[in-house]
Amino acid sequence: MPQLILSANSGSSSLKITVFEIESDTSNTDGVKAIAVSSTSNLSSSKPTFSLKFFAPPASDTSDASDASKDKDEKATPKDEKEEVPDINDHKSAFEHFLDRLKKNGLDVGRISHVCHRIVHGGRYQKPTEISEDAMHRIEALSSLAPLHNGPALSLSEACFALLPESQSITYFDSVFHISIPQHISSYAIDQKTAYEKGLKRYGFHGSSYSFINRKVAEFSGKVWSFLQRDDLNMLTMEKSYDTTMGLTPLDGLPGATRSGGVDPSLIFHYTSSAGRLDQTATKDLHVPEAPEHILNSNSGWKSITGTTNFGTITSKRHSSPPHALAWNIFVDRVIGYIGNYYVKLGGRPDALVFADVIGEKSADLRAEVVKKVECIGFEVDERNESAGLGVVEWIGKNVIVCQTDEQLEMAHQCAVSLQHW
Ligand SMILES: Nc1ncnc2c1ncn2[C@@H]1O[C@H](COP(=O)(O)OP(=O)(O)O)[C@@H](O)[C@H]1O
Ligand SMILES: CC(=O)OP(=O)(O)O
Ligand SMILES: [Mg+2]
Repeated sequence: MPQLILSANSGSSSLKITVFEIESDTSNTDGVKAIAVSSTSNLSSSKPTFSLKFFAPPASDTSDASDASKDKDEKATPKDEKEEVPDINDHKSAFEHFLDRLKKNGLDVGRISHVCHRIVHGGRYQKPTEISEDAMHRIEALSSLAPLHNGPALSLSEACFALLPESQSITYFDSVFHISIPQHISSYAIDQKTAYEKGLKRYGFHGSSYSFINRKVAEFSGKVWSFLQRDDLNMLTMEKSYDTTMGLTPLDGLPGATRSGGVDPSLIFHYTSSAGRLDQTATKDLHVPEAPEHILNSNSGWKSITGTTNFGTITSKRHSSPPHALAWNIFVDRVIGYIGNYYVKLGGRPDALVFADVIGEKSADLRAEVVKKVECIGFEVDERNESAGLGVVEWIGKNVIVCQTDEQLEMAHQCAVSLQHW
């Protein structure tokens, strides 16, 4: 029976996991085939929703004792699920729930040979690595640079050691994709000795997503693509990352559900009335730098302006509610600002503007508004293409593409390609 690869994507508000079978059919360029996909969304709210969908019955010889009394037919036909699960309160409990549901549906988790973990911040790591105790400590030390991501992802690795002891855990760092960014773009204009010693530079994230988009758009068109967008923006030249909107941490760049996006760095000292007069004692009392970092990461963004973290709600209420209109307009303004910036850096010759990830894929309204505002530099959406059924990569107008990105698939693909290495 083929081995299974589990790919876990710990996002800031979600946990997405796909189960892949290693593919023997060499015409499949991914090298793996999805057999089940699960998503736990709204993890930052009190009502996480869990879903599980099987693409193929999990051929299995499970001997899970707790399932022994179950009706054979019930095990043989896995049921798709979608439900609110109040017991899930973090990424780790979402993972445990997922494994439990896999077993209940008759999948033999002993077949899982590799688990791919998306780790957002890899610091100085230059390639994927097997999770050892040493690696866990190094990744843990980077947690303050990706407070919504690294810690939750590590809790999954720990759960794997306990619950899937026969499997090998491998980390895929978001930041690795961006090591090609030229030094003058990844550097901040600060003392360079301190910058080097403390690793203070722009890292960039969502690397597996960009890697997938890059691969699929090239497969689709046979061309090298050079202009990308998702819930952060990235610019590619010659298939490599050249610039990106996130920085030392994922806070920089576009605003998000609870994140402010880029602000004047001095804003943190002026956010509270007393913070503008900081001296040593006031700094201690305010727990600087933790307090502002928490405010900007967890209590800002759309949630702070509108009360919702859902961009779909902002979209639908933007014509009737001033706060929603403000959140929408800020977002559109920052997006087109980055597009203009990258357009110039590409010498006015981008191959395409690619919309991807949840907002880029699902929000036709956002695509229409953004593209209308950048029509002056040669982009256009064709309404007829917008209403057509979307494949993984589709043209939706002049120089505009939508790509259904899949970070889990990209990690599993890279794992399958280098299996002999692991
Ligand atoms: N129909 C939709 N239209 C626009 N945005 C959406 C829609 N559905 C979900 N979203 C946005 O996608 C975000 C979730 O993105 P996702 O990649 O699943 O999670 P994470 O925040 O963990 O990266 C939510 O914050 C929500 O604002
Ligand atoms: C880096 C980052 O913000 O990731 P996500 O959008 O998945 O939370
Ligand atoms: Mg995400």
